[in-house]
Amino acid sequence: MLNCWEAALGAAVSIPVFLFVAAPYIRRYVAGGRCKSTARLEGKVVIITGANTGIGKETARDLARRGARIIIACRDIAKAEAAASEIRADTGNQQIIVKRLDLADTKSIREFAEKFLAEEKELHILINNAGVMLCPYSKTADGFEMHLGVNHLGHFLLTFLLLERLKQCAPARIVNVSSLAHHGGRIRFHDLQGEKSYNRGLAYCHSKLANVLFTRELARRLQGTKVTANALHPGSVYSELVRHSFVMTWLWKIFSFFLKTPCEGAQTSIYCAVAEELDSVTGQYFSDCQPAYVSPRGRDDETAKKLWSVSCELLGIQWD
Ligand SMILES: NC(=O)C1=CN([C@@H]2O[C@H](COP(=O)(O)OP(=O)(O)OC[C@H]3O[C@@H](n4cnc5c(N)ncnc54)[C@H](OP(=O)(O)O)[C@@H]3O)[C@@H](O)[C@H]2O)C=CC1
Ligand SMILES: CC1=C(/C=C/C(C)=C/C=C/C(C)=C/C=O)C(C)(C)CCC1
Repeated sequence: MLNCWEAALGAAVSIPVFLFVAAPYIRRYVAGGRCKSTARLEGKVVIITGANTGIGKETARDLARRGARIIIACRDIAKAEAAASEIRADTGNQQIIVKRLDLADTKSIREFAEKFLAEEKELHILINNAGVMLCPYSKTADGFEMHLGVNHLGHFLLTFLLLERLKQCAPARIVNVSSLAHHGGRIRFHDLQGEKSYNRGLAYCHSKLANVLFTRELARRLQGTKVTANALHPGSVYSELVRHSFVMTWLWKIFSFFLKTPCEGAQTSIYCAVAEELDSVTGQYFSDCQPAYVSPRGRDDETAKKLWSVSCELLGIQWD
């Protein structure tokens, strides 16, 4: 019979040995799917929102390696310039351009689009990547609840302003970075700005459901234009997304081994942006570079249509 000390000693030796042996397998599992496409993007123009850090930056780095002209659309020019310099040095691609875009301010979105359309002739890929999560209750410059305003309405307006150029340059792609968190979301039309009740985790989920519904309705409206729109979940990624939560920041640090790196997290965005087999695939939702399950609420066409018209009303635009 083993006594307590022998059992404890056995565990103290065998657990680290097991972890050491299993570590590469755990990492390979956590890393998830890789984009295997070798597509080149010379002559293609790409906009990536929130590309100064995290998943967006790694998406920009990969597409830069493929030869694309990349517009890094960010709210903080200093951070964006630092990321652009790093990507230029790393890839040798000098066509990495920084432009200011604050998705929490429709004036900034309109200024960005106006400048972009005046300065650039083409646009082939729009990656709506920027996002916020777990923000304490706050509002954008236009009075929208922050998650809804940045994650959904900001990208909705940006896409509206750039769509004509995408159509002119077709085949073109719109890639919306959503999340598995959309499963927990619902579109609370009676309280879209969270003024009656607010939970910051749920507010994120609602905005990510809005991303899925927007993609679905956009794809339906773009049938026959050779502009596709797909949404995706990047995986659970070790990035700055958790910055607004002290607890999540520490959990993310402690369990970082079990989270994707930003480069691993960028794979599905890259896949949706370049994979040849997706040339005519639209309105779909991907995770780990393959089609993934969408929640029933994310497949509700009536809600998608209503969200579309309410978003137009809130933004004061007419998008038929
Ligand atoms: N990390 C994860 O586990 C998951 C991430 N996602 C999604 O992936 C996307 C990228 O997130 P991730 O890289 O992880 O997070 P990061 O926080 O690392 O990056 C988010 C980016 O969005 C930018 N951003 C935030 N607010 C605004 C704004 N008002 N205007 C312009 N840009 C803004 C940030 O800019 P700045 O640096 O200036 O703040 C930053 O560049 C998000 O849409 C997120 O919801 C989905 C599922 C899981
Ligand atoms: C359960 C659990 C974890 C996993 C959290 C996950 C998987 C979060 C996913 C967040 C998403 C999808 C955010 C963006 O949209 C940790 C922190 C690793 C360790 C502690 C226990």
